[in-house]
Amino acid sequence: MKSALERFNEGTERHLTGVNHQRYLAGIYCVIGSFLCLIFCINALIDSKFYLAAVLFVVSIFLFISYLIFHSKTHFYLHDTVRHITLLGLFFLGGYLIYTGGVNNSGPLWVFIIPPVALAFCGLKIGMLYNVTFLIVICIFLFYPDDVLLAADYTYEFKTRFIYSFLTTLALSSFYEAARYKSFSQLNKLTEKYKLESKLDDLTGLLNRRGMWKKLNSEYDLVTSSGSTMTVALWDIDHFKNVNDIHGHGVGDDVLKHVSDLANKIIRSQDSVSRWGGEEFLLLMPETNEAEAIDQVKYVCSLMAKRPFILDKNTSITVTFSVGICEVSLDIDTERAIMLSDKCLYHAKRTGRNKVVAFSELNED
Ligand SMILES: Nc1nc2c(ncn2[C@@H]2O[C@H](COP(=O)(O)OP(=O)(O)OP(=O)(O)O)[C@@H](O)[C@H]2O)c(=O)[nH]1
Repeated sequence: MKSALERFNEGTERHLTGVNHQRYLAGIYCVIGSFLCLIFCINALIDSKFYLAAVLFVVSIFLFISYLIFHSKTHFYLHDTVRHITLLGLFFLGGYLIYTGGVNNSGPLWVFIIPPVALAFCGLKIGMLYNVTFLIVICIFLFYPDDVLLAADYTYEFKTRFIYSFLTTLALSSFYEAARYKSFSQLNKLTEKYKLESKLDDLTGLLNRRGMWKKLNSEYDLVTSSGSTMTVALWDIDHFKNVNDIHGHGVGDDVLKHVSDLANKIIRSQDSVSRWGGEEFLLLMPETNEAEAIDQVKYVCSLMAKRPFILDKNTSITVTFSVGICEVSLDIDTERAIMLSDKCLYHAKRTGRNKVVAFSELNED
């Protein structure tokens, strides 16, 4: 049996994910990086370091294009690729600065921004993988015998301290990213939990009106876009006041819970049931026309009748239902269909209760 939550989750909500968050951060880093690279490009030009200026200019433009793509809703399919290419560009720039030394050998200082950026772009695991690979590559560059892989001149002390500092930055950034990710996930879970709970009925755990309206609207979109059918049924327990009057309100609540659990078990997997009001329920049957809905509702009613609520050894409470049914169509939207189901339900009550009345039958009367 699917819970009301699971039924609700099916196709109604897109959640904020860690990946979205990474894209958001990547966008911010890209615009900052682009601006900084442009400033250093101008500096390099003033110092007549044309190669460096050209590299910085290309990286600046590239970062800006990446930023635009991260913010574009139409190019979202490129986000992942751009995230990785941007990071590789940053590694290339870092490697280039170590190789050449940048301005007066200050280039390696910029490499310290790489660990937090890689972790923010790709998360802990992939970010670490990138960082460790980068670390191995720069170690090879820095410590290859006779400095044949370097254009700049660094002392041995500088190289070792540079690697220690890089490792420290990497460790601290990783701890920070792990803590940030944990808090972010917890916050996300809580937000989802509260969002879903606001759509559920406290007593029965079924969808409440708000939750059902979301479902109804998304199903109605299918009716209008693909011409599929759907039918709604409004159920009301007969003489429920008697249950409360005879056994007390607490038992009344238990009966409502019993009926809700049963309904949730019995209905088909594509259907959704909600508590629409006090002792009133709304059943949504997608891809079902009125005739099929009548059969389905009668089947559910017959099963319900066989499963009374057992109060104690000597007392069981059997409830019956009056049901109004109406098919939703391009002519009858959801709101009107519910109103017409209510009319049918009223007719069922007036004409003896414990019966199913469909809108087409009502018209024939
Ligand atoms: N225990 C309990 N009773 C509820 C709840 N919500 C509504 N009710 C009761 O449901 C009863 C509805 O009574 P009526 O509207 O007169 O309807 P009925 O007795 O079911 O009679 P018909 O609908 O005409 O067959 C009232 O006694 C309400 O107090 C609830 O959450 N718990």
